[in-house]
Amino acid sequence: MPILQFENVSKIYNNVTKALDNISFSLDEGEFVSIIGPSGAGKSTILRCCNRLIDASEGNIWFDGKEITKMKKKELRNVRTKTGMIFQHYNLVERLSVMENVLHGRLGQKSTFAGMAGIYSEEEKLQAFQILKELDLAEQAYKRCDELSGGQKQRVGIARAIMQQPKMILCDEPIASLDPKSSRVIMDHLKKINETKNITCLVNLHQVDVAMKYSKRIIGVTGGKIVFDGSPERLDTATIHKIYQSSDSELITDVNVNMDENMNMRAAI
Ligand SMILES: Nc1ncnc2c1ncn2[C@@H]1O[C@H](COP(=O)(O)OP(=O)(O)OP(=O)(O)O)[C@@H](O)[C@H]1O
Repeated sequence: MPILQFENVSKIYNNVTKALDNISFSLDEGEFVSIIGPSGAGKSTILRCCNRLIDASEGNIWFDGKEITKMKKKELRNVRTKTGMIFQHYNLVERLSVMENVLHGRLGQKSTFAGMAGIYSEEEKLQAFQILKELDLAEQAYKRCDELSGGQKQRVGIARAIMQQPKMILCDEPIASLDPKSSRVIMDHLKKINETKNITCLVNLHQVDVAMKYSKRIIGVTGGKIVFDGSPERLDTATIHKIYQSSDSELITDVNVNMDENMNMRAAI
């Protein structure tokens, strides 16, 4: 059974902009899939439809065997606790400590009172610390988030998502604000989490070479349509040009290129 399924999904913003045009795909549990495509292709819209941060205009979406497109608030809250999200700009509470931000991953499972009062069990605190250790952030646990580097902040974002005990993590441009070295650290952590915890990862990326290095499957989106869905080996130059609607020679197509040298190069937009 797929963990996520889109069936004929379209999204029209403000009755004007067709961001998604009748897309269908499904993810199996434990997959690591990247979505690539030019700016405005609809990548973020796909991710946000997965947990209904955005409502699809047409079509059906299933998560973990349940149709989410028709769910009421309470059921939807349950879906959101099972889908962690990682953002380009981290979305942390900067004035709070690393530990507090990670514990926020549990808010969806708490009563409003316990959440507002910041009441967490010893077990939850130990779990949060263990996750921080796995992400090499133990030494930063009691620092304020505004004291951290971008790469460290993104690792806190990942830790918060794992604290939710999700079945799937949605990553919206997780490395777009990071330097090549920090980008590699983040992608390595995501891959490890995917492999060791069997958490399905759906990752929006601008960098074609990163998508090719880390994913077993890539979905190429352009103009709100899926124009490629397959393994990195099948993603040839012609297909990349089709996805990016470009004949630009700057497109990164060589899988064997050194990632450090190329990660900050963007596919042509
Ligand atoms: N809240 C919104 N209201 C109106 N139009 C929107 C909204 N969000 C996105 N769009 C439009 O929908 C289309 C798809 O946007 P989306 O953000 O999903 O693309 P993207 O591939 O993630 O782009 P980028 O790589 O630049 O983040 C674009 O034309 C965008 O301008």
